[in-house]
Amino acid sequence: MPENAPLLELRNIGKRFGAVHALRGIDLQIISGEVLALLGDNGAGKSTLVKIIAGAHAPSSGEMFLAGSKVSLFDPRHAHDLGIETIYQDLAVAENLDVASNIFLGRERKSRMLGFLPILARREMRREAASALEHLAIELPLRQVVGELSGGQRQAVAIARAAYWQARLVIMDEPTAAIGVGEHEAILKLIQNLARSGVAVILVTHTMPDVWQVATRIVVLTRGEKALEGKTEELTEERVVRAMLVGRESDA
Ligand SMILES: Nc1ncnc2c1ncn2[C@@H]1O[C@H](COP(=O)(O)OP(=O)(O)OP(=O)(O)O)[C@@H](O)[C@H]1O
Repeated sequence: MPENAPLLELRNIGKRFGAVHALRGIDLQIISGEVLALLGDNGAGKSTLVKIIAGAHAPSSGEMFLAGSKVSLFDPRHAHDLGIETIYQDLAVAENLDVASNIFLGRERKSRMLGFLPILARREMRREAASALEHLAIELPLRQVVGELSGGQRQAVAIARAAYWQARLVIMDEPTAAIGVGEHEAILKLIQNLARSGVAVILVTHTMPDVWQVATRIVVLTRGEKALEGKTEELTEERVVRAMLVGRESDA
């Protein structure tokens, strides 16, 4: 990777849905180890931008560079293979499987074949899952089925899975929206631990205190355009909310 190249760079990204201009002229750099809060009112374009980064939508215009190389991420599988992981609110966890199996979901280890039947290396997967959880200071019962876990614990499983499979960029969509107060802090801590381990995190949220607690940088989208961008310590909540409502400061 060229020295100092951002992990991901978007240049002049635009997206149209027929007559709707969902995004225009988005320039954005994402750096390893940062937590970037992506803010905007309903319909501002956050989901569209995240889906472009995750390969779920093709942009109508613009270019993307991953670690300095131009990429076309027009397929979620491809984005995933390049280390871009999205954790949506309705998590893709398998409720009937235990925590360890979920960390290996779709990428199970096989120890040997019994005729045509692969035998899963359960003990090995459990051991590695335990070390992945420990690495991020997550405490979870490995043998418990995920369907019995709380919302926050499921988020933790998804985060551990992303970290174990060496995601370089993790996009989280409203991670604290559907969880209890008690788990809220734990998830924020986990996001910070993930970033400290060198992963870039994009946090899509409407929860202002979360932004000030964990985000290192803030980007505000307003009506499909980037209205404000800056380090969290250099911005105030008032400026951010104003940008969400009225757009760029020069336009106000
Ligand atoms: N698949 C689609 N087809 C047509 N229009 C779309 C589609 N997806 C999004 N849009 C439009 O693009 C604009 C941006 O929507 P987007 O969902 O990205 O906003 P958002 O900031 O994520 O909003 P929210 O916070 O409500 O999720 C909106 O005007 C929306 O109606």
